[in-house]
Amino acid sequence: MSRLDPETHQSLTDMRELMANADCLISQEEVERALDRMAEEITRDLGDKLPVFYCVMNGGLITTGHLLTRLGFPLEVDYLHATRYRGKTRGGELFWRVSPEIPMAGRHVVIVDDILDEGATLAAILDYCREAGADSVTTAVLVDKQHDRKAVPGLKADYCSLEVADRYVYGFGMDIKGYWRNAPGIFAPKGR
Ligand SMILES: O=P(O)(O)OC[C@H]1O[C@H](OP(=O)(O)OP(=O)(O)O)[C@H](O)[C@@H]1O
Ligand code: HPA
Repeated sequence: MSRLDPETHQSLTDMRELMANADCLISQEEVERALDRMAEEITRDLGDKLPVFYCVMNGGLITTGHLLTRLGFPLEVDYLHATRYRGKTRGGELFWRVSPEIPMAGRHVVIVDDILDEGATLAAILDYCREAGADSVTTAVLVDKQHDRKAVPGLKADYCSLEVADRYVYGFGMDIKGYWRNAPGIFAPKGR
């Protein structure tokens, strides 16, 4: 048996229990269908525009990967890392860890992320893209959390067909205390 310090071991037990008792809000099959729809819409709108897709790390990683393999047209891929939760369940100030490398000027830009919660992250990224001179900016987000605390009232992603209730969710790229981004669906801790 490997030697784990008690803190790590406790955390392993907690994380396993959390998953064993989670509520599944959206199944993997539903996520897959939503990604199929998103891919069809994006293909219709951007299939002949040589767009650049920017994955918002870390949460956008899984959605970006699953989405891109559904797109049968030429495109470029880059990433940026802007974070405001940093392992916590409440968002704070936005911290830009990594800026994108492929220039946005004159390009059709697609921002891909996992969740639109309060929207401060997406709003700041949209400002960045416009200032960078993108020809068009569209947003593809896996899931929109339902509440009235959006940073910009009425803020919506251009492509998004899943909604979740106002609970802290995880899976399919979204973390809980840094873990379970790998969960194959969208979950919430039981009763919370
Ligand atoms: O709509 P908002 O309230 O701004 O929250 C949404 C953002 O929060 C999460 O990122 P996080 O800051 O947790 O960074 P991470 O992706 O590296 O975990 C998520 O991936 C979104 O980018
Ligand atoms: O509910 C959430 N879960 C995971 N990451 C998040 N980032 C914003 N909201 C959430």
